[in-house]
Amino acid sequence: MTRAVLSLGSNLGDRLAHLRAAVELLRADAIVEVSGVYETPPWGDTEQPSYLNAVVIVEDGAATARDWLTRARACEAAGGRVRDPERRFGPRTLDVDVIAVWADGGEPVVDDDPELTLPHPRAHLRAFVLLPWHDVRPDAELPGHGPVGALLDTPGVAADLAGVTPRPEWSLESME
Ligand SMILES: Nc1ncnc2c1ncn2[C@@H]1O[C@H](COP(=O)(O)OP(=O)(O)OP(=O)(O)O)[C@@H](O)[C@H]1O
Ligand SMILES: Nc1nc2c(c(=O)[nH]1)N=C(CO)CN2
Repeated sequence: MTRAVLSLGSNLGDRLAHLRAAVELLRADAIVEVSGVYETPPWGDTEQPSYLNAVVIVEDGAATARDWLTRARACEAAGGRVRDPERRFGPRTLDVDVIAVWADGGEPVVDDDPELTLPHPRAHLRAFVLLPWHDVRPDAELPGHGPVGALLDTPGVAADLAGVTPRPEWSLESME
């Protein structure tokens, strides 16, 4: 059984619809957990609209780490993502990042391949990833960085938390 933590973000168009569409696509891959939705100030490039962010935890007995990246990209493509090579951390209809993957047996996958770096190299700095993840898994650990709860207390992340607004009225859970 491989397990992955995926981060979802949107700050263009119908942000909630983009996140919901990604969750529906990922449901085919056996979603284990879906976090709440958080409205977050833009990180890294502040001249853009605020984001909606969430985290999903997915499991699939056969999926490799590369398969999770392929599925993340399929969600982005379905969400109409257009990449702007001129603007790093710029606005987007849908961003799906692979935060961490655990292989069959439970050991974390570690890789410095630029196509798929694991764990995600900036996850430990991002309140918009750590807070939704902590929401569903208070005991979560980011491989190489320790407990997510402790990362939320690091100075840069803690400062960013002040700008984050939980949006409990916007659920990503299935209505079935
Ligand atoms: N863990 C990862 N998850 C998603 N993409 C990754 C990962 N590691 C490397 N990449 C690569 O990063 C490249 C840029 O991805 P993307 O455009 O989503 O970046 P970004 O969202 O602007 O920045 P960030 O990765 O910091 O969120 C992609 O080509 C992808 O292959
Ligand atoms: N709040 C927030 N800021 C971001 C996000 C995101 O999902 N949420 N994604 C980015 C892409 O790299 C850049 N900045």
